Amino acid sequence: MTHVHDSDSSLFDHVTEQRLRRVLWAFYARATQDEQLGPVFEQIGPFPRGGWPVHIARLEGFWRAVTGGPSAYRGQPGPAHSGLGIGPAHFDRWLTLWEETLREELPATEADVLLRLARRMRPNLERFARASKDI
Ligand code: HEM
Repeated sequence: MTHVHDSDSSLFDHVTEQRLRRVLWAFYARATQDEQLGPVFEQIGPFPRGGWPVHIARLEGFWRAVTGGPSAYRGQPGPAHSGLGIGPAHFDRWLTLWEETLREELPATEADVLLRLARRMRPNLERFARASKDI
């Protein structure tokens, strides 16, 4: 997993576990209510119940790893996006909601870095999204 800081303090230290968690719950509250993105997340169950606590915990592990925090995340984000029937418009919307949430929940510097990280992941995830489920 790529880390963004080489210094003693990681981005995770700045964001903090508590705020990262708040960002994730706030983001998926929006995403699941969104006209365009909501239907794609229905497989996880009714937010914030169903599979959501487990899914958010996985995502927290992912973002902890990406921001240089302690993490046991061993998932594969790419394949998770194959076969969902999503395309560029979904990614545009996802990133818009991500930015809105980050701006509300975090100081500008941390919000900027988390936005930049997600934007950088997009091309790879979008490539998987174009592939069918069994590739
Ligand atoms: C740059 C943008 C995105 C990032 C950084 C991102 C990140 C992630 C991560 C880390 C996971 C967990 C993978 C795992 O289980 O280990 C995931 C799963 C998932 N993402 Fe995304 N995602 C993005 C865009 C999208 C978009 C546009 C959609 C469409 C609504 C979407 C829908 C989903 C769904 C439905 C899952 C669960 C898949 C499953 O468990 O079967 N994601 N995403």
